[in-house]
Amino acid sequence: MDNKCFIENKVAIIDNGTGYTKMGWGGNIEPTYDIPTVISDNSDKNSVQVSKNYNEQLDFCIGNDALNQQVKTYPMKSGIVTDWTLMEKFWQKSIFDYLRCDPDETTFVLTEPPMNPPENRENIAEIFFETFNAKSIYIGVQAVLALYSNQMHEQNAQTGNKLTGCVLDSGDGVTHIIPVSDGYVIGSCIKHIPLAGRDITNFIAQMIRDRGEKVNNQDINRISAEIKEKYGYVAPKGLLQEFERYDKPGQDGKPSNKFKQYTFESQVDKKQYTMDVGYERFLGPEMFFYPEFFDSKWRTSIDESIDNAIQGSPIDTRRHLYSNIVLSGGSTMFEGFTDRLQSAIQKRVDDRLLRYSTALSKPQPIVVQVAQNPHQRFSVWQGGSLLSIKPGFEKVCKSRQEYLEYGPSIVRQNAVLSSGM
Ligand SMILES: Nc1ncnc2c1ncn2[C@@H]1O[C@H](COP(=O)(O)OP(=O)(O)OP(=O)(O)O)[C@@H](O)[C@H]1O
Repeated sequence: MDNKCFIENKVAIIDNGTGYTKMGWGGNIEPTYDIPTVISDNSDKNSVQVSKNYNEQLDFCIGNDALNQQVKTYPMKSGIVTDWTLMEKFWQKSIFDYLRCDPDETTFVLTEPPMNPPENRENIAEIFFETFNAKSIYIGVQAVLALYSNQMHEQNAQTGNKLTGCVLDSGDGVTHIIPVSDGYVIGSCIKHIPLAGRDITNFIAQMIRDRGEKVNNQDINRISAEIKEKYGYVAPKGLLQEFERYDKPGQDGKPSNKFKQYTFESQVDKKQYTMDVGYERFLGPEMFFYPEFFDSKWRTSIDESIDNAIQGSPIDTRRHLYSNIVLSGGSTMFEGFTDRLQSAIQKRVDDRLLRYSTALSKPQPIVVQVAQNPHQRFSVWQGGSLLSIKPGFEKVCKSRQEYLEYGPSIVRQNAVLSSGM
């Protein structure tokens, strides 16, 4: 492959998540690649070979190729990089094998979780400027990028909330609630919830095992994730009513149509198997609202955590935060999730206002609005993509020259996105 294959002078957006890495080019609406953030590395652990010779056989692979290997490592945990050597190799493959770009000519938008230690940001700068010789980089806070993408989304553009909103970001390995006011993360009010997509997948896998389905160990995680994504939903009215809907036969006397039949091919013997899918359809996602299913020590539901985060924020931001609750990440995509969340938070807010009401004064109602974005699985990535095509974007990036002049500390301070940008 020669250098003609390189796309020059473009902005590459790389959103590394605990479970999946989304990457592609600025200006696009969705990432070109969405691959597992996993690496199988049989090479010398300490050597990162940066080479423009794309035919060179490197002794490691990433993404779906790595998933099929026996030895594999996830270099991120709960949204944070835990193994920088492997992460560097993961980026190497991402840049040269997937994006196929020349880093000297490319600006990279990378993402970070809220309250990422500044040392981690410096590590990113060091790797991108020293190992890859990148032209320039911008490291965006995931929640702010999600809010930015939502703001730009036509349907929500009229809200007037600009870069103020409360982001619920739930992916594969971590769930965060992040209030943001005018582009600034209100750090003291961030809530971390120890429950995300991978836990729901594991819960479904356990239910499948407990009822004695014959599923091979090699298949169980894949099919549990597929069942979750395909059939999972949040019960509109809560658990008891939902159990009844399964247990009552239909009007024609046939068993409830809530049960589904799921067919999959085993990776072990390549044969097709079929099994019933039932209560796990809603019991998995319900863990957000009844977290004690998952961990008896964790009893704060997601609506209560969001309410607490907003109540802890400065008083003059609260109405705006309630009116712009933004969902981001794959685990917010369950059918019925938005409506259930909105009504649960609205009820908490209304009950509180009622308690403060007296015969003489009634507080003004507070409107809770949970915004929906058809691209919410990719909203962080999309925020980076939209930002990269805005006039003035270069001004918030850090260039290689600046890095060489001042060192890694240039990325300690993150340029705050103003709502006008
Ligand atoms: N339609 C869907 N319904 C429910 N869950 C889904 C759906 N599509 C994807 N998921 C789940 O979303 C998770 C991946 O989401 P995402 O890519 O946002 O996570 P991530 O960025 O890798 O993780 P994190 O944000 O925790 O670092 C997986 O657990 C996946 O099974």
